[in-house]
Amino acid sequence: MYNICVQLILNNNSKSTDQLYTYGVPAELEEKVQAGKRVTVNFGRNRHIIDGLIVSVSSSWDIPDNKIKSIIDVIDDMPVVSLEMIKLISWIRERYVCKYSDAVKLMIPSMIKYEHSILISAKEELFAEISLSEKEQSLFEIIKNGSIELEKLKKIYAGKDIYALLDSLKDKNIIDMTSSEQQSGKRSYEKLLSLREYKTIDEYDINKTPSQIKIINYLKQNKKVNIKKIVNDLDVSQAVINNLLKKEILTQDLVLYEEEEETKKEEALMLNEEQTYACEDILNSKNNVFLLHGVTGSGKTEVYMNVIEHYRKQNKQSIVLVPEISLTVQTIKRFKKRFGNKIAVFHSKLGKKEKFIQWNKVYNKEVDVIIGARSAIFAPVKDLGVIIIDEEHEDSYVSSTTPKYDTIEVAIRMSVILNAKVVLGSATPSLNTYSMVLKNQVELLELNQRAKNSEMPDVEIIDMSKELDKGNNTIISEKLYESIRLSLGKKEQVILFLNKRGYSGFVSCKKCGYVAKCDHCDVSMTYHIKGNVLKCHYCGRTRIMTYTCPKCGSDKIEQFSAGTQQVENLVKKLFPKANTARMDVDSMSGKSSYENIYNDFKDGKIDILIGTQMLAKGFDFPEVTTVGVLSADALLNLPFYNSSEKTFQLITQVSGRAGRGNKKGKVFIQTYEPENYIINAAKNNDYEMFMKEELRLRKEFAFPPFINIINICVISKNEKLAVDTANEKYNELQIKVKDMVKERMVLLYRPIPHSIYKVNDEYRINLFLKVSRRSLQYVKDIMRTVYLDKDIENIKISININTDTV
Ligand SMILES: Nc1ncnc2c1ncn2[C@@H]1O[C@H](COP(=O)(O)OP(=O)(O)OP(=O)(O)O)[C@@H](O)[C@H]1O
Ligand SMILES: [Zn+2]
Repeated sequence: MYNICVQLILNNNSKSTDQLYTYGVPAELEEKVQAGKRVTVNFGRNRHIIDGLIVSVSSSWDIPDNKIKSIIDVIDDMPVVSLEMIKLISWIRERYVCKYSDAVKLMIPSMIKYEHSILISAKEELFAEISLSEKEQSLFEIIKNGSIELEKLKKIYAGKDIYALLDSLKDKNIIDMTSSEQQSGKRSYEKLLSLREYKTIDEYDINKTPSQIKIINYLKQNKKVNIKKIVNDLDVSQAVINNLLKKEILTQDLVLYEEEEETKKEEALMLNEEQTYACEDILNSKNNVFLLHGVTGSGKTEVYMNVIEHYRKQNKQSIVLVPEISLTVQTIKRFKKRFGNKIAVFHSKLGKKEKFIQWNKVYNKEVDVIIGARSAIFAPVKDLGVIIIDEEHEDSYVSSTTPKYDTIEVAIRMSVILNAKVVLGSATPSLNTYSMVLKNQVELLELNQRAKNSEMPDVEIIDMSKELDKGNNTIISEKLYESIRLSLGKKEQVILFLNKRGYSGFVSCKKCGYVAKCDHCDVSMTYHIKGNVLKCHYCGRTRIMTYTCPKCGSDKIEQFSAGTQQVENLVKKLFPKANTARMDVDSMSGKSSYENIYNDFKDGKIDILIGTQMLAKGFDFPEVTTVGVLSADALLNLPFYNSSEKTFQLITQVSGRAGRGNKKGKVFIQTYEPENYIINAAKNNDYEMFMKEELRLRKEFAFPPFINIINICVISKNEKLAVDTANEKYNELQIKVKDMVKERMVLLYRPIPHSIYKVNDEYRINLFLKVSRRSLQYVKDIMRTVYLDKDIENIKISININTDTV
């Protein structure tokens, strides 16, 4: 009956359809089918129309022809997923124990996801001779005068099953079903706003709210601006703009999306000896995967750019991944200066359409360089030269949503499938990566000198318990204070780092111990001076701050510990003449406020910058001479098995911001544990000592990279259901891995409530396994049968391989 068949991954979220399906190809579509294109098919008892991705086309199959259904149509003119990426889809499904459809979602941007917009239309006039049932006739009446979208038809037939009906009409050759969406999304428009008339503010007939005035003044200066940019830059709501449009004060034009203007190109720097060696080795070595371990300020970025340049000349594309937080103008500018506009940028703030534009630029090979956060690794490159992962030790390279892939593992896999190079860069490589170096799976390249010949900074550990003896109970030690004073006197700059957000930690009652917690998440809320509210950092809900304890009624409610706002207030008191600014997630409402502070600091308008993790990455300011790590202990004591590693990395990175110009930098690490080996290794910039000691401990306590930790989380709004399901599954699992536990290949722990039990009204039960490397695949197969066998109503399952939290 069929000449060819296709194997499909269906775009369906159900666990029970997580397999490859075979469909027949009608003769008229034979030319069009190709692996990597999407098709529409009928599926299931209700014959729903859904789309699927072709993973292979074959001319022989072992299912009887009469059991094979036919595809309806081919959606794409060109494959949207390459053959190599189809291979990667299967690998991801195996490696991270997820569904095919989860992996496919990574590769196809939502804009081109097929939205079921199928058009149904009547064929010629030959219907007169065919007898129709009553039902068929009434449906035919609807469509005979023009086509209708399936979605609309479904609404008309509200709830009733129309698929069987459509099918029989199709069999009788009376209707056509085509997909209407093929072309959409290819052209893209942006909305530009401008003022209809220029008048003084008083002359406008409006209430003159601050937002309205802001918008008008802004447009007077900037003439025509993209609506999104206004919302972003001015922090105003779309509603205000709509209102001004309605009042005919603003007008809007729709124009085809245009490229930004050309940035002035800059020539490459002359590489120093270490950089030259690294570049040449990456290009000429027979190895494919490299760790570029370079001290802070050693010029890793120059190495990346040179390697990219090389592949560009061979007409190959390159992918550069950076942590989301450093995906800011300065990184992009640096690459633009070198590569002009042949760059596509992916970051999480892009809307669907913008993402689609970038995706197309890559797909059509209009760009040579793709810069983005982790998901940019799935950009549709044609000829891949190199994948660069900068700051490879960052947590953000592990996906926090299913599939919970590790970008480094994916990159290494891609280097095999696509025969491309991978360069992992860091001043503080993760132990995982370093253990691959020790096993000769990754080639090590080192940059031991700072690029501009500036020296590494002096680092001093300050014992904070001695400060109290001296009568100083602030969070700034005497020595740090003195160094800040000296730096300011020489018109140099200061960075103070604190690993916390908000004005203070939690809020509690000193009398009865009541702690203000979020009603929806099982975590304490944090006080924010702005708006005088308590805020939950998990779900974002806020509540007005209370001053009487809701439990005992006393007024001993207080905020504890220091946050960046408190430090800012203290610093302003200590150095009233200095310009002080703060940079953390809370003070940064939009991308633009981050850029403003960044630029002000760069231009020397800010003397002291206080902030959190945001400061640690990629800041390259030559005038910074004093850096203070205010509380190193706050990091060390986090409940993660790798918190030592994180502490070492952060201290080293923050310290690395000092003395990057021609002036010597000074760094002060404040701690109550001055003897701690992590803090001392960071002080001495001794990666090797840290690495050896930490690996020894990991081995002793059986933690990654020596063993795999698997975390399975059972999630439900129904607490009892979550607990019961977790226990049931645990019992099932226990039986299946019994022998492996006996042989000490697997350690299975009982299900326990997640350390944050409730988030957004969902209860979470965790289960951990430690699995030897050799048994990993076997255990994963078991997990799939136990946890991903079929959907359980109102239950979500999240699987994490080698997670950080224990
Ligand atoms: N060969 C070179 N000659 C002169 N200056 C250089 C050279 N290579 C890099 N630089 C400069 O040195 C500074 C540090 O370089 P870069 O930011 O690339 O270092 P990095 O290793 O990425 O640093 P970090 O990891 O600390 O962010 C930059 O200002 C850069 O322009
Ligand atoms: Zn909450």
